Amino acid sequence: MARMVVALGGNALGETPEEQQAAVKSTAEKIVQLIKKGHEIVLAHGNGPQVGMINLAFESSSRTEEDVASMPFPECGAMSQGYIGYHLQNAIQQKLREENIDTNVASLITQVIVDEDDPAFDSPTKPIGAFYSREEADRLEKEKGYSMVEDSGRGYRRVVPSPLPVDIAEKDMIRELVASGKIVIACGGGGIPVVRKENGLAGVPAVIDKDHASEKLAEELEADYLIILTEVEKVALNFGTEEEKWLDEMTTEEAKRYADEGHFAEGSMLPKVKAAVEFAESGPNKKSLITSLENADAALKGKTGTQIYEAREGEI
Ligand SMILES: Nc1ncnc2c1ncn2[C@@H]1O[C@H](COP(=O)(O)OP(=O)(O)O)[C@@H](O)[C@H]1O
Ligand SMILES: NC(=O)OP(=O)(O)O
Repeated sequence: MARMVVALGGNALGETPEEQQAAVKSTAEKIVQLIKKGHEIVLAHGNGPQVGMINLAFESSSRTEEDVASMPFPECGAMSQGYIGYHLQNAIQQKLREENIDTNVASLITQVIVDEDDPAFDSPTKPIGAFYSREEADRLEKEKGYSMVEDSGRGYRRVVPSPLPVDIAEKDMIRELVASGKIVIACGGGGIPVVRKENGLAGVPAVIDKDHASEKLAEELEADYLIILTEVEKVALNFGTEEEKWLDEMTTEEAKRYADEGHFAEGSMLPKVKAAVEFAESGPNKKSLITSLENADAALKGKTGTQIYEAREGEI
């Protein structure tokens, strides 16, 4: 039995409420397979498409062009945790019931503390919301003042600041729930970004990367594995080119070298690899795994996925 923090990517959730409700059913099946094997599972999830959609929905509801209704990003993040947690916890609870597994699922509204001087506030990198064409992106930059970037060959997206997680405000509560055998969904969308002030926590306009937040969570919970589930079965070198090479494994040193060589796209694969490296280096026998939801079980048996660890056996 192992303790695993599983970070669910966009394809585990879909993009619209209908897609999400359908997607979380197969997500729940895969997660409950792991629980059935006796693993302790803590789930985190992304919110890139959803937080962008929520923010845009408020803007679109403006009564006049002068009176633009805006919803601050911490509140959008909190709404995305509620909306995604609602679907995920129901789907997992239902599957647990079908499998006669006697435990409960809780989604915890989680605040993640960031450093208000994090340089990330001055250079947005986190893609959110829908994908746009080049022409639409140019128009949005001009009309709304958004920062837009090309996202891994899939189109243009709005980017917002994404400071690194420093601490998890509700970590003790998460630990207690895990210790009592509950399935916990926490740090959704990377957590609601907050800074410490004299009179408590205050939200800041950002979207934290869920892979980095999951890494922090995995360290706090002394997990054995950080499992990052995304659209691709493995991490590639020269991704999307004729020289593309899919990797079964990498040591943290190799991963850092590949990252320096520019193999992993900013805002998509780079944060996953960085989080995987950080976790693998956080203590003895810590392993990270990047793969797709469909392949999670096979990857845990070493049959696929990209494993990231500090050193190959006998190397230390
Ligand atoms: N080197 C790489 N290897 C594999 N995928 C990569 C690489 N660089 C960029 N990608 C892209 O990153 C995507 C995963 O990032 P993203 O979609 O942002 O993740 P999430 O599943 O968390 O929403 C992959 O589906 C792929 O399109
Ligand atoms: N917050 C976050 O990292 O979301 P995605 O994984 O959807 O990009």
